[in-house]
Amino acid sequence: MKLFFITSNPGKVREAAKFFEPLKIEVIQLKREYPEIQADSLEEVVKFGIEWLKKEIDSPFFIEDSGLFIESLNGFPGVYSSYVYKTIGLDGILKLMEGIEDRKAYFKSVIGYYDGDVHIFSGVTWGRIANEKRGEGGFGYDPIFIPEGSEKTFAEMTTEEKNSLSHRGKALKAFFDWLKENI
Ligand SMILES: O=c1[nH]c(=O)c2ncn([C@@H]3O[C@H](COP(=O)(O)OP(=O)(O)OP(=O)(O)O)[C@@H](O)[C@H]3O)c2[nH]1
Ligand SMILES: [Mg+2]
Repeated sequence: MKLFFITSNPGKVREAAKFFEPLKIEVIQLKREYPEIQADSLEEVVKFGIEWLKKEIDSPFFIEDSGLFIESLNGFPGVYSSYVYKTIGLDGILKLMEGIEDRKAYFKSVIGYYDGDVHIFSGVTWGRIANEKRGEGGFGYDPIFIPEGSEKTFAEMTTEEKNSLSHRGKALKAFFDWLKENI
């Protein structure tokens, strides 16, 4: 089976491909721009994206929207994670967190699959914001996020290790469990 993943982010594709590889599902990246609305939730962003894309794409496809929610910053950058990453970046986040003791944060991933109907799957991983950047792997905020129960940042893990703990790994698992029952 082949799954089309509409995203501009090669890191997301790498993680999805690694997840589906042993399950004999091939992930094919399609780069199509779609509007990411300023909504309160990742679910709304995904649903709007699907409504926009479904007119353009003939076969079933999925998209994913994710974000980092920092508790002491009232959930910032959240749905704006992509914009904040491109503007103030990791150093900006570390600066905002200077002197803040409560470093709790979670990552959330929402996958939307369209096969004529819209199916939504999500995953959440709690952890904390590191005091400094560590690791070369992963992408995005990975060098500053330490998942609960680990001492390593996501960027210090292999793709398999990150998938076994991450928000995206959990959302992909929920997606796969649904596919098993419905395909
Ligand atoms: O450390 C991280 N570990 C992750 O596992 C992760 N997943 C997402 N992000 C970051 O959060 C924003 C999401 O925005 P996003 O969902 O719109 O993605 P994107 O714009 O990169 O790609 P896409 O929208 O074309 O799929 C982007 O800045 C990503 O870098 C992550 N950071
Ligand atoms: Mg995006």
